[in-house]
Amino acid sequence: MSTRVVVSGLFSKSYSSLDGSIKNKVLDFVVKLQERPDLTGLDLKTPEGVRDPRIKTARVNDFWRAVLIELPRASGYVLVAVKPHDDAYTYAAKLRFGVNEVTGALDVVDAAALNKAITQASAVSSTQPRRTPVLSGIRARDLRRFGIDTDIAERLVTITDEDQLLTVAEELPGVQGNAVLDLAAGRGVDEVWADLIAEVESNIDTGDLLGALDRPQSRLVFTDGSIEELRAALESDLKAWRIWLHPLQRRLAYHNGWKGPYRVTGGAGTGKTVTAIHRARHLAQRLDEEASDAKVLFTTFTRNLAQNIESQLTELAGPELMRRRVDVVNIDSLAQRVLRIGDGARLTLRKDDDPGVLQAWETARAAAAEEWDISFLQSEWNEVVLAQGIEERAEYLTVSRSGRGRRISRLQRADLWAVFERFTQLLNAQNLITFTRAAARAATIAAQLNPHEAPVFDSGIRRGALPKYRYVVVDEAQDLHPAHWRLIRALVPHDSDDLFIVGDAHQRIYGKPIVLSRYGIETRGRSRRLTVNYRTSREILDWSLKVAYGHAVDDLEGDTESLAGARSAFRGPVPEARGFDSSRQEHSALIDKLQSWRRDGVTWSQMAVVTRSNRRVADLADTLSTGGVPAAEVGAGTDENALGEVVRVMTMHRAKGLEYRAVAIVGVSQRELPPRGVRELKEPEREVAWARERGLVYVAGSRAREYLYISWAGERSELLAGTVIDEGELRGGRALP
Ligand SMILES: Nc1ncnc2c1ncn2[C@@H]1O[C@H](COP(=O)(O)OP(=O)(O)OP(=O)(O)O)[C@@H](O)[C@H]1O
Repeated sequence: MSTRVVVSGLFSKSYSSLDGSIKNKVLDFVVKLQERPDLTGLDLKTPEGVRDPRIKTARVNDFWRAVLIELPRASGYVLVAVKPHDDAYTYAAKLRFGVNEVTGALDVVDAAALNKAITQASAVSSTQPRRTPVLSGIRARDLRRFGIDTDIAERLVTITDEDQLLTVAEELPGVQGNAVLDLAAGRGVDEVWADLIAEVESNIDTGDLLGALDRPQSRLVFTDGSIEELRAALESDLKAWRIWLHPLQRRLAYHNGWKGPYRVTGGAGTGKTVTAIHRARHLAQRLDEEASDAKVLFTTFTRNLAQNIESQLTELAGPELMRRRVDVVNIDSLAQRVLRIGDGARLTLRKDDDPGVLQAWETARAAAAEEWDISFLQSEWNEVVLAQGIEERAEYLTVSRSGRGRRISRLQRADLWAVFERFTQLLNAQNLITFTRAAARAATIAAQLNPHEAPVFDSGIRRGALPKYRYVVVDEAQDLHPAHWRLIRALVPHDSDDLFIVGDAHQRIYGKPIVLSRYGIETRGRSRRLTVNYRTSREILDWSLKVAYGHAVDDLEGDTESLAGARSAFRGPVPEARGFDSSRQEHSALIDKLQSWRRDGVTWSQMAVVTRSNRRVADLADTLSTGGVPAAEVGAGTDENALGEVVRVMTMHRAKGLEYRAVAIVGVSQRELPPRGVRELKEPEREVAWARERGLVYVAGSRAREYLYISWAGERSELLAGTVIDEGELRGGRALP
């Protein structure tokens, strides 16, 4: 039988700094260890001076040695580090491990690094006698609940410098470090405990290493006899999201048996998509185990994002499971598929602001008794007729229009219905359909052709031709229209774990606030919020939060939600904002900025230039290329993986869900953001449209991992208020006065 090889969370620290050829050697080493640990070539030995004889080092090659912990009866090893020969011995001598008596986790600690961090933090704090500790209000005994040693806990609560506290948190084992970060972000002890630990067994056996390994708090990954998972993990440079989920992410992704739909919210970069991807794999595996004939549907808003998710999910789940069990498709393409099956028609989808669509409204309203505004007609059509799936005049005459602001009489309704009918006929005659109408029609078809009932022929359409979905996972839920929700609801039967929905209303850039329960999706009592931002530095997070600051949004269930408690685990440069007199100056400074990022080691493909207007994108890409910066436009169907080493130029809408090391947002001027059409809107449309514009800036800024640059020509946009002190300077990282 092969030996179990387990990788400790500490391992990524030494592994990520190795170069490629050594990484290959590490993989060979792990294979040998797993297959034949008795092989003398491995030179497994217990170095002198270690705290526990189970701490070993082994030979990777002449120069590199691995540091390991031996599991009971030599049944396996925990891989902790790979270091140059002498360093490996020094490191092994300082290593500590054990089963935490409070959390039950197998904690592995680099005691030298931890001591150094805590000594330095205490020293810095002693020079700041007047400063309040970062964890003010938290007692040492609160920290004990997370398994933190008493002496460390007592020192942690006195640290006054946030950076120092975060450095210590990085050296603490998984759950302990996460708890300190969450508490430092101002979250309550009970709330953090519920996220990270939730329940502990009453009698933890601290001698049972193997039992501890199985607890998610241990932050370990193991191969369990198969080298494949570990190989994949090592080959993808230990992409953390694949392996070390936050305990709350893990619990959500791998839970079995919710009585209905589950909803996960959280600010930008908190790992909602990652959690959804793990969830989809888990559900797909479950279908396989049950030998079911159904599939998992993973849907999201944009096509680019669906492509992106598909490749990540394939990376995690493997191509076979994907092929058998998962469909990843953006919601409008899904609607189109259903429409084809149902109506057999091949209609071309058009946006609401398409000239052909606007012309159809113009013609349709000309014959009306009253003079209706096109923006009113569109919103009435989208938010009442299509949202509620109204197909008949009689239904429209009596339907509730709550939340629409303006009252209209029965006579006016009749007049409006005639306009809607003419509008639809005009589009039909040209084989056109709006996106929302396509979704509404698809929802009706899906409800009629229930894919979960036995196949029958019904007016020429084969019931059962629709794909059969047992589970649906939805990303970017905040942007879906009620018609999309009705479509989703119709495609998946009411059952346990039927829907897993993730979204962030602050990032709403298409839809309007909705209440899911109105569409048969009841998530009350079944929802959680993620707060740890894994993508962006604290400086960029602060900036993004200020854009969204004070703008409470809905939580998809009619309650409000804020971004309070959001925190990031790492620091970076402060975002930069600069105003110019002309676009020419703005562009030339942009080229300088991109080149300076390049000199800092950011590759072209790790940079994105984002702007509000679609028309600007192609010009910008040209300007950059002419200025010596290779750049390409990212459009609706662009496969980013095929673009190669070029800067990505795209609209803010397109940037949704993506991420880059460095992001430049350009054209953030009063003239361009919000665009004139939005500035000229009247209430109630105006408020919703402005919220979307704010959402766009929040989305754009929160795409950046390390570097963020914002620029404009002329007056800067009002949407930057609160993020900029004066032109040229940003107040990253500090609270507003
Ligand atoms: N547990 C984790 N450990 C390390 N990295 C993680 C973890 N979870 C997520 N990440 C990383 O954080 C980044 C953001 O994750 P993800 O895209 O899932 O966030 P999101 O909440 O969907 O963001 P947004 O709403 O802004 O699109 C990604 O690079 C992801 O790989």
